[in-house]
Amino acid sequence: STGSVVTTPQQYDVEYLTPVTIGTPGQNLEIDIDTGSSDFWVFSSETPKSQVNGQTCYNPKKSSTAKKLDGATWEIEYGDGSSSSGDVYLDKVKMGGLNFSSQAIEAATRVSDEFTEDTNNDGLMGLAFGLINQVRPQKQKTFFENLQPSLDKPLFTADLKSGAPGHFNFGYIDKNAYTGSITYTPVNSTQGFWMWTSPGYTIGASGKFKSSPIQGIADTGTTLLLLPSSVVTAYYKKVSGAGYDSSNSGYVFPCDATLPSFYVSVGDSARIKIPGQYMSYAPVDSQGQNCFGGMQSDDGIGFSIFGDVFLKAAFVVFDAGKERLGLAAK
Ligand SMILES: CN(C)c1ccc(C(=O)NN)cc1
Repeated sequence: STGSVVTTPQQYDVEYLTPVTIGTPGQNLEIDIDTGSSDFWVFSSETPKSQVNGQTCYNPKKSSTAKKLDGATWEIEYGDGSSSSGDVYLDKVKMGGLNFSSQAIEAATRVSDEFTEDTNNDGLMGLAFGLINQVRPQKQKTFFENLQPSLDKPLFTADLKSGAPGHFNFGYIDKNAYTGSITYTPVNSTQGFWMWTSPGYTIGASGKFKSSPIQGIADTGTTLLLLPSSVVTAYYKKVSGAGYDSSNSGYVFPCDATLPSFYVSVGDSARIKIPGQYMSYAPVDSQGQNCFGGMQSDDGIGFSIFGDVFLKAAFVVFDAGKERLGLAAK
């Protein structure tokens, strides 16, 4: 089997939302597909009303195919400090023409304010490795892991776009979705992430390559590109008026500044170009005078995060069969 589903950016490409149908009759939710985590959790009829602010809630009591996974609970905390927790049902899930009849659906009984305030986001579908699924006493498989044996190829691809809908495809590689060739690089999944190491980077079209290994995760659920502070400092040195703004906890610069492109090396001889425009995330003031950088420090995380600012510049193959990541220009 193969599948393909559209994914639509929210304002400033802060996140990408994807339609998913759960239960019988189908309940349609807009889900944040997240390659940086491994839990499929949703706002639900069990989420306190005070924590629901416009989201669509999955109601297992209205699904004839829902079965409670007795005794199972979950709780998760994300890198930005947001969190959620709840209990678990097994139910049918349809996405992009693909179906799985007994997917673990983690129903939220609590969500943190960051999720309550994210009004269009009805839940997250983790597509990292099941090793880090947070359901206890027995961890559950991701939607992709459940489908993998039935897919034509044991892989999925992400084609996120800047300010336009893109696609997640499952089981096949769309040759029309990228230019040139795909460069593959090994993934180390021992921490449960799509973790890989870039050999280095280049700042600007006429910059010199810097040989400096960067170990990080391919994470569709993180908005920005989070890199070692040495790289971040070097980049913003090339942006006039840029500086670290403690009130916004990151590098900020005048929105009319010229931003250099940033090249992330892949394998022995390839690189992904992030256009300068992608390196400006959003205004920090209502006048739109100063803008928050799309590249920020990975301090405190323990690894870098190749988030949407990077991923939307590439066609990305998440190849579980060969534990590798494929990257191509587009
Ligand atoms: C609050 N929201 C919508 C989040 C969504 C995703 C994440 C995340 O770290 N994914 N890898 C954190 C927070």
